[in-house]
Amino acid sequence: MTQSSPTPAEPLKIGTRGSPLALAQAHETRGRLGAAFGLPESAFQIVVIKVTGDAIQDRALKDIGGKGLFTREIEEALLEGSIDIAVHSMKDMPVDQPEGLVLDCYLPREDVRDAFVSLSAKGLTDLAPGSVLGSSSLRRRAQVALRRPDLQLVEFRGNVQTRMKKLGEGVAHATFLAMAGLNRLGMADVPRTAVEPEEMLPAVAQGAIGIERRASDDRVAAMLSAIHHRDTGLRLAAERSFLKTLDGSCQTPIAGLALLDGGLWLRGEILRPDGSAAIAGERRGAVTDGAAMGADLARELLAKAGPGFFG
Ligand SMILES: NCc1[nH]cc(CCC(=O)O)c1CC(=O)O
Repeated sequence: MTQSSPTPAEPLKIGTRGSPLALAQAHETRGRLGAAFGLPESAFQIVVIKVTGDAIQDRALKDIGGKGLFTREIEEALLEGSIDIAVHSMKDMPVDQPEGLVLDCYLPREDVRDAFVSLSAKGLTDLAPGSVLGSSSLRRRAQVALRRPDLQLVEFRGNVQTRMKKLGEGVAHATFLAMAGLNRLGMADVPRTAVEPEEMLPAVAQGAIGIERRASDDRVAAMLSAIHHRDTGLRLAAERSFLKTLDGSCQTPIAGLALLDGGLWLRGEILRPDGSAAIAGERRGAVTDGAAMGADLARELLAKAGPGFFG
C-alpha cells in the first residue's frame, strides 16, 4: 500500500559516506521510501560526503581521536541544507545528535552477529598459537585478548574488500567483520563463521541503519515515520542508553545487545582494553523501558568496575 506522497518539488537528497557498504545502505533507504510513497528513483538524489574516518587510512581510529569520525561532515551537510536526510550505520553514531538534528528512524535490523573471517580457520579456538588477528575495533581486540591472550593483534583498517586482500596476502590469519555488512554487500564468497552473542557480544547498534533529519523538517519527518521499524527503535533505545551512561566513545571497549522476547532483554559488557578483565550483566523489562534499563545496567557495571578499570 502506498501513502499519499508529500510530492517533493525537487529530489530528496540522501547524504551518505562513499564506501560500498554505505552506498548499499543509502540504496536500501531510497528503496524503502520509494516503495512507501510510490516514488521513482529519480525522486531521490544520493549525495556522497567525505568523512574524516575514511580520509585517514594509515592510522588507528583511536589515535585520530574524537567522536563522530564517520558522521561529523554528514551532519554538517544536513544542518546547512545540502542534504535532506543522512543514512548512518548506527554502530558508528555518537549517542547525542547536534542541536537541530533528530535521529528517530531506523530500518529493520540486519544480523547483529560478528563474523569470524579466515582463509584457514573456522573460529578463534582453531587458530594456531601465536597467530595474527587483524582488527581495529577496541571491543573486538579486547574480546580476543581475553579469550586468546597468545594471539598477536595487528591494526586492520579499510573496507571489506581491502581487508580480504590483506588476509590473502598473509598480513593476518583472521579478522572479524559484521555479518550485517557482508549480507548487505552480498559477499557470499567471504569465508565466515557467525559468532553467537553468547560467545562474543556484538557492538551496540551493530547491524542497524538510522536515518537522521533536521528537527525543523516536518515533510521529511512524516516520510521517515512511514518507514521507521519500531522494534529496532526499542532495542536501540536500550543499547544506546547503556552506551551513553557509560560515556562510551570509540576509546572504550563496550559491547551491548537488546532482544525482544515478549519483553526486552538487554545484555552488556565492558572490558579492559588489554583484555585482562571483563564485566558483564543483564536486565529484563518492559519493551518501552529500554532507556531506563540501559542506564541502570551501565551504572551496575561501572560500580563493579570501580575507578581506573579502563586503565
Ligand atoms: N566501524 C565500521 C562499521 N560500521 C558498521 C559496520 C558494519 C555494519 C553494521 O554493523 O551495521 C562496520 C564494519 C564492520 O564492523 O565490519
